[in-house]
Amino acid sequence: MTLAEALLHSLKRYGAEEIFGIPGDFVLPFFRVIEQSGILPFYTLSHEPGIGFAADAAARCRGSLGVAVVTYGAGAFNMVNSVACAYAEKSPLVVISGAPGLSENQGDLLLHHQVKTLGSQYEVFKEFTCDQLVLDDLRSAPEQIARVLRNCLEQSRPVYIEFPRDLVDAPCDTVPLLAPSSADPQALAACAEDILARIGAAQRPVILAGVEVRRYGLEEKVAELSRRLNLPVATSFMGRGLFSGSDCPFIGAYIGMAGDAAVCEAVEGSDQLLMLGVIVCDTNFGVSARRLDIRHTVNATDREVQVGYHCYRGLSLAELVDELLRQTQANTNHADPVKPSYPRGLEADRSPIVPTDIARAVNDLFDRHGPLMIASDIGDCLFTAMDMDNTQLVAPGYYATMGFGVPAGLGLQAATGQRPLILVGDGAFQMTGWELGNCRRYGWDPIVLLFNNSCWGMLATFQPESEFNQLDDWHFADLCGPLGGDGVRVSSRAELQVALEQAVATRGRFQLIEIMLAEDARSATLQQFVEAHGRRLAKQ
Ligand SMILES: Cc1ncc(Cc2csc(CCOP(=O)(O)OP(=O)(O)O)c2C)c(N)n1
Repeated sequence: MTLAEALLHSLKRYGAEEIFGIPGDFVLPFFRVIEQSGILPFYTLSHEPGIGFAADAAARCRGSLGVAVVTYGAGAFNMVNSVACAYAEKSPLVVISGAPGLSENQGDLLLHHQVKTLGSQYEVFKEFTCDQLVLDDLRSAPEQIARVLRNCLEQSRPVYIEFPRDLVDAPCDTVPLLAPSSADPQALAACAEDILARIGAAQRPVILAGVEVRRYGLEEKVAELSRRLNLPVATSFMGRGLFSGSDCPFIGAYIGMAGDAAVCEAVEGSDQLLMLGVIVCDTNFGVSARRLDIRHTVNATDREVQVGYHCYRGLSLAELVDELLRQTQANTNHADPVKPSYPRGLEADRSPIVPTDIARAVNDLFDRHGPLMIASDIGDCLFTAMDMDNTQLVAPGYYATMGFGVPAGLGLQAATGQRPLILVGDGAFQMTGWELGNCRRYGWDPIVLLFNNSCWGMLATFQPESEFNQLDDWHFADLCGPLGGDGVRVSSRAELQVALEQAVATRGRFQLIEIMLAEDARSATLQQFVEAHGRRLAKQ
């Protein structure tokens, strides 16, 4: 077996199911093996940021490895932002970059794509990957690849593999499948006992579930735990979309004072908050009315469990949840607290469209035709998604980079074969929306809701006096035909409803609905976010 084949087989054994990439001369030999071996299906897009976002979304929705393959220098550096997003949001992304051959880095000539030194790229990627490897030693390559892929999965963070192009066809042994790391069983048992004792003594315990619950495929187990302990479950802003198919006492997404008051009270008023896989960041807690009280908080993330002032290290979230289930009994009479309700019943008249109308129209559509997975960019489209039914959702809610939505939606369809709904603002669409031009080649047919307010609306909300936030009207719908899709511009609620039905009825071509938003229209959540943000600033 060659080194390239060993690497591809190991990616598949560790859970990867496809590759996204853009070739270049330093990675052409590896791409040849990818294409000819057929070990994993692979998809090319038009710009490396989209490659990273698509592979990240595939990883998130499947809870396993996403793979992005790029060329050295211009390709890899072009993808820095999307790898940083995957690191910040704990997505198990494998970045593979072609590189100059070992025989090429002896000369006295600078190589094209070289920046400072030939090792500069490796040094840069160390900053936002949890493990790295240069494939320059055939003897140790199998063990090193196994180590890096296991770290990618267990830490749920990106890893970086640099592949010298003259070693692609070198002979290599099979990469071993390493057993998962395991926690100290006594520490694990003590930690679970500590947590259960605190929950048993509490009056208002609640579970707050975050992204790691999805990354490690723990939704059903956490749902079972909530039933056994009779605990209400909220998700963090970033955890939105969790438990969409679960039977558990789910009460909604917690976004502090910007969200549902009952959920806010349940989380902030809890005398024992059990946080599972939550990133403690400003977008999850930025507009909290009250600060978390560490004495009454359990925080299990990043293979550590903070129980009040106790800290247990080396415990994965999966091991902790399993141990909590081992120490509890099934409970058939768990209460079903009031499930969150989402706006429905769009008045399909000639009124101009505000974001909440879009949420209503989508929820009505889901009632008629079934739910769709959602890939959302940042901006008010993501805040609007908070009012959509709790379906599976991928979005950069913490790292908050624009450009994620469209490529991520393509990654979802490549990874699952299911048609996604993509939410994107006009500003973010200008960045990566053109990746839709790749749908025809692969038969992808997402439904794209483009929130067109002809401005960088989020920025205009916080700094309305700045003219630079105003954008030109690009007439995006008119540009869809040559790209292989159908586009329609809508300005009234009635037109929106018709366009959605038409989009659902049309398969095999992407469907873009350019929604011309009413002047200064904002989602209810963004409005509350702005007001809550103002109240917090006033308190400081
Ligand atoms: C890659 C990157 N560059 C700049 C920025 C900074 C920013 C955050 S929000 C925003 C405006 C988004 O406009 P859009 O029309 O997409 O959506 P909406 O606000 O609802 O009108 C910008 C420029 C970020 N976050 N990422």
